[in-house]
Amino acid sequence: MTVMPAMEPAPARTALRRRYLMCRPEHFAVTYAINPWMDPAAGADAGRAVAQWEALRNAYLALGHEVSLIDPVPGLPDMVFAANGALVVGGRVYGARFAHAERRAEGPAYAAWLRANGFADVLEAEHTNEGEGDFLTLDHVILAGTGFRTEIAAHQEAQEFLGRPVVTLRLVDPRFYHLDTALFPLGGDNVAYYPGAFSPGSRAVLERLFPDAVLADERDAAVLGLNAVCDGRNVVINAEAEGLIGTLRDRGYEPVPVDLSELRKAGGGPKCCTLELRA
Ligand SMILES: CN(C)C(=N)NCCC[C@H](N)C(=O)O
Repeated sequence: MTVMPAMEPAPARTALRRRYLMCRPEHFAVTYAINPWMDPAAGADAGRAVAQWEALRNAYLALGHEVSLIDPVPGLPDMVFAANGALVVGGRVYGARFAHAERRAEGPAYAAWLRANGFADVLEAEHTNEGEGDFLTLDHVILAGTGFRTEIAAHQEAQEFLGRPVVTLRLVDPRFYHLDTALFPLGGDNVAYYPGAFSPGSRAVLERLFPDAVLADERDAAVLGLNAVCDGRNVVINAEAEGLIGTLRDRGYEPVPVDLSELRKAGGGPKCCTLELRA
């Protein structure tokens, strides 16, 4: 008779209350193409985008998180992607400087909101960076993407301003043009990621830093399943990422599936719509 080894039970996970900033997609549209997901000829439905976004906001509220809102600006259809607007760590704001002219006015709009809402220490970045789209904060380190949007010089600028170690990761697949399309933090000390989005050297760095990471496959990455938001226990994630949702459940997390298919037409998912305000 073969004796099967006992399965380790998944550890209990603890949720921490978060503060998020979001922007209702009232002016959402796909009128230009700055990433491979965007097709202006196919367009997008702003009404449907608003309904899906409302459901995302309600999911955060139901989980007990605080959600602040910034007014959308006409003519800035991508402003719904609040994560790109800044990086806020320890109450300090590293301001975004967008790579594409179409989005450039969003940086000052987010910086103005943050200043008006108690975040006095705002650095206007010298180097191109797209906020939390390319900077993901864990307890002891900030992971920073480069290759498509954010410059390595911005990684150094953010490290100096925030006083946290910043680890550069190189993205190599244009579908995953921001770090938060390919990786998300699972609480403060672990991550989930899609290895195929990274250069060989960056994959080796991730393996060394996170030997216990959750790995996603291309199917889950291709529905922006890695563009997820975890509060330590709950993971707000695109519903189509079925394989990853199952793995997260096996690892003791509580997936909260959402439908953001309309916003994906611009290349965004739950995380893109969510800027975390860390006091
Ligand atoms: C990771 N985050 C925040 C995002 N991926 N944001 C979506 C940005 C979409 C926009 N059309 C753009 O291409 O900039």
